Amino acid sequence: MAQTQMALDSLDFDGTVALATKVAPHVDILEIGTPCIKHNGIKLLEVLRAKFPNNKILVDLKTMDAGFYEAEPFYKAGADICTVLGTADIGTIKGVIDVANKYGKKAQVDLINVADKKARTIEVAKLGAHIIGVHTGLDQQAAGQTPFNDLGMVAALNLGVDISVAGGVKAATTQQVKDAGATIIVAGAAIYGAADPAAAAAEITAIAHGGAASAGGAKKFLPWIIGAAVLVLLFTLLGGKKPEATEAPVVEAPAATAPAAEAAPAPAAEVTAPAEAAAPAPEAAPAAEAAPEAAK
Ligand SMILES: O=C(CO)[C@H](O)[C@H](O)COP(=O)(O)O
Repeated sequence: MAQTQMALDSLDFDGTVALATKVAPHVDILEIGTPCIKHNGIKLLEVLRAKFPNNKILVDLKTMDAGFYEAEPFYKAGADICTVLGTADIGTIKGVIDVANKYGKKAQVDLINVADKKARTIEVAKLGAHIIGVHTGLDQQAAGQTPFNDLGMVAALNLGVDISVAGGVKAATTQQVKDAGATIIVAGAAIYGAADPAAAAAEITAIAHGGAASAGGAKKFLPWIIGAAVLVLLFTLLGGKKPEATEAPVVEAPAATAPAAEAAPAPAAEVTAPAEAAAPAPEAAPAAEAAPEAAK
């Protein structure tokens, strides 16, 4: 199973809270995006932490210096994950990992603009990074780039760390990135740009949770299946007579859909292509201005 993360990229405080209220039941992680946290500050984290106890919260600090010092207040205020740039000094990255460990939380190293992504990934995984962020930024998306090749390379390293993928991911590409090894699937524009953000989030989460939801559900019925098999074996050995098929406990197949999928209607959300979604132009993107409207 992969987790889903919704990137809240608006500048508008109330609009962000309202959008999070719609989307939170349908995703695992709420991300306070970089422009959003810079504009609104730690107060927004405190509000979201109090309102959404069932979601993890990632603060996309993209720290470049003073890792421990910069990230600590956010972990203290309830962040589960903070990000640090992979291009930062190794000491900065270590600082964020150390402070995450101090609070029992996680540090994500963002590979955006890292020249040698393979070498850096191996280096920071050894250092104890909890999550590697394979990330094609909004400006790179506008230039036509995607995170898919880098995701394949990082996943092939098999380092045993979580892999987050961000950069224009939408419902149509969720299965692809999940199959390629992403354990955290991030979507921003595909959700906040949709006519129905909750439905768009639910659709992505249903795909991301898909496989594991059915596998986990099936496990619940394992004792019944084993019991039925033992009964059949006993009757066969002792009586030489098989029980009628109806005597065995009836095992119903578990529902295959993830909770989030059940909670929302199947959407027909149109999502924009990465390059189209990328530009944070006021009317298209970060919900800055779109969110309050959408969030009513
Ligand atoms: O971190 C970001 C930009 O730096 C975005 O939040 C991230 O790319 C997800 O948004 P989208 O799905 O619209 O690309």
